[in-house]
Amino acid sequence: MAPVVNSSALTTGLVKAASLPSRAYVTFLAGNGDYVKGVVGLAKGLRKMKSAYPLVVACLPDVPEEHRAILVNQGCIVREIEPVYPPENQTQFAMAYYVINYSKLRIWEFVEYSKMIYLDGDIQVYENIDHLFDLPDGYFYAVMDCFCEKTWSHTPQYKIGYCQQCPDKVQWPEELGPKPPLYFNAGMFVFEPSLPVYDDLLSTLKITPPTPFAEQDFLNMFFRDIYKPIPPIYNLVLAMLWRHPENIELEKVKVVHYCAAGSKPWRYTGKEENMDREDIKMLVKKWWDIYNDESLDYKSTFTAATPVPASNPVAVGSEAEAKRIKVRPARYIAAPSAA
Ligand SMILES: O=c1ccn([C@@H]2O[C@H](COP(=O)(O)OP(=O)(O)O)[C@@H](O)[C@H]2O)c(=O)[nH]1
Ligand SMILES: OC[C@H]1O[C@H](O[C@@H]2[C@@H](O)[C@H](O)[C@@H](O)[C@H](O)[C@@H]2O)[C@H](O)[C@@H](O)[C@H]1O
Ligand SMILES: [Mn+2]
Repeated sequence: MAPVVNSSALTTGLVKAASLPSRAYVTFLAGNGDYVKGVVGLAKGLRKMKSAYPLVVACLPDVPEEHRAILVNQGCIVREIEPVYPPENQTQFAMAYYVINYSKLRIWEFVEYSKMIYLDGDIQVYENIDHLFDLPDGYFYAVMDCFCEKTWSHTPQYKIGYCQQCPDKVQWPEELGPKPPLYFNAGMFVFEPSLPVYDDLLSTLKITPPTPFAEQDFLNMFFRDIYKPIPPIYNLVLAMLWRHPENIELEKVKVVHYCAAGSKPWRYTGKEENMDREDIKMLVKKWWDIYNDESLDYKSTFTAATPVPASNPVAVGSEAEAKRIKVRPARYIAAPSAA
């Protein structure tokens, strides 16, 4: 049966949708491995928290069709991006795979959205954070990182025991020059897509020698003058629980970043250092409870038998969506036709 479509409502809906400040969450997916579980968990977590905005997934070409279909079936908007590589280098990245993380920079090209919140695939939201979209434009918002894990052992901060999370504990010695500027964790940030900024990012990258924390270091350098710290409740870098417990009230945390070694819930064994902590076990279980909750699976309301509501005129991830937002050519996986 052909869908019953109320054309004037559809037009109104399109006009309304076109005039609203378009906002979305965005994450990044690379490879054919198990990070797709992280993105599925994130999509379900945003749905559980009744977020008003979709989740865009910027996928590298090596993400298999099966994984893309899983994400579309979870209501995500799948956008294929081309990889971004840093200039030729001999850099030892803190983690060898960090070299692919420069591809995150492609999300500045998503200019059909006026404001986006980037979330790593190993992040989960446990409260609604839509209000962050209302932060004043013109700044780059993110949570300050911690320098105390051994992933930082290459830095002078680590060597002298200095961390921005407790700047008075070990004073920054004058002989090392100016104190490092505030440094954010690039697993979560609020930003405004912009083609001029995107072009500037890519041209600046071409002349910037890579460093151990890859695109995170690069973004910190690039946005240094407009970076505004937001509270750690918006991106709990797990190491804070044992490095700076005095800065964390776990019951108030809204976003958890499973970035500590051994903490990825879908790979969790509990064997790595700190992974046998009760708070870690509780947070990993919280992640699985959402991932396994079938009531949080996306239920496409746009089946053939259902009229397309004016409030959301096009199905997520559909060809019509691609036409509506007239973006640079992108690979859209058509939303599955109603069975
Ligand atoms: O094989 C990989 C590695 C990384 N990522 C993406 O890149 C992000 C950054 O990597 P990761 O979170 O592992 O870095 P960490 O925050 O743990 O240092 C991940 O969250 C994923 O969104 C991915 O999709 N596949
Ligand atoms: O590619 C560089 C990566 O850098 C960051 O990783 C974390 C992680 O390595 C932790 O283990 C460290 O303790 C932490 O400080 C460090 O920031 C971001 O979370 C990730 O999205 C990505 O930008
Ligand atoms: Mn991460």
